[in-house]
Amino acid sequence: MHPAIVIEALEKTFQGNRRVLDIASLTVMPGEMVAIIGASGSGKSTLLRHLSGLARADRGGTNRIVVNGRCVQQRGHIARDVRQIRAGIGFVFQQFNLVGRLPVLTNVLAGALSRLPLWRTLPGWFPECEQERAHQALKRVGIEELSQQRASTLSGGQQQRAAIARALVQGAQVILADEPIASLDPESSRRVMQTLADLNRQDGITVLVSLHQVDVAMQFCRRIVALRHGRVVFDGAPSELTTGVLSEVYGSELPSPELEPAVTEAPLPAYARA
Ligand SMILES: Nc1ncnc2c1ncn2[C@@H]1O[C@H](COP(=O)(O)OP(=O)(O)OP(=O)(O)O)[C@@H](O)[C@H]1O
Repeated sequence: MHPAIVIEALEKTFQGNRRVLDIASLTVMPGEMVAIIGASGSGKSTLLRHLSGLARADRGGTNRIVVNGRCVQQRGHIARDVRQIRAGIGFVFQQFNLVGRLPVLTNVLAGALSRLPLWRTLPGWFPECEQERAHQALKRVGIEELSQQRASTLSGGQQQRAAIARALVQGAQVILADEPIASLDPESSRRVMQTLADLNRQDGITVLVSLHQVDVAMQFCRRIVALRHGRVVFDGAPSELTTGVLSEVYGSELPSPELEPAVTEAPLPAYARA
């Protein structure tokens, strides 16, 4: 079994010689659900963009990223067949999730594009089996009744679940979710995280999710990777996340009050000890 994600000597420097990623090595095995945590600006989104080949690492050096056994980029060059590689990667990114003016169903069907010839992808021309698959995916994430609604009319949480349904239709083996619950209320957040967790446990889909909320990361992910200034400063189980570790991760940027349950040396909640 090859790893789902391999990162080797990844460095990213933006203008002004500011290095925002410096990861010696990171491997994620198939079926893992991993949270990426870290203060604002620690490099979480930049890392996910590199994994999907949307951003290019520094030239020279190793800078190698392999997803689903295929090289996305190395030495600062994105793979020529990156579009094919992306077919195996589902994205739940806040910024460019859905086409707002199109119905939810069409957005979800877009997950099938990579395996269909162009003429079959014109509006309404999706084969029946793909339509059925899209309906099943919407049912799975609990928003089937919204299939004909314009995506722009959905709530934030519903949009995230539609993006997850699209990843399902796509047949993604890896889902990258960039702060999928950033602007959601607690109940919508829980549903989105539970949906990701269900796909992870039931379908074996590897999930890498960046989160601001440490307590949510501890509740849903068995492995947590923490970044500080683009470096991995913690990689372990929720039960190992102590006050000391968290103060190293967040430095002077004190976690918000809702993180308090995790910021303690006292016995951790049951879910964190699992
Ligand atoms: N295109 C860019 N040009 C220059 N600097 C950038 C660019 N994109 C990101 N950065 C910088 O890289 C650093 C990491 O940003 P990134 O968005 O990855 O952090 P983050 O951990 O996802 O933060 P947040 O939690 O606030 O979303 C930041 O200092 C940011 O200003």
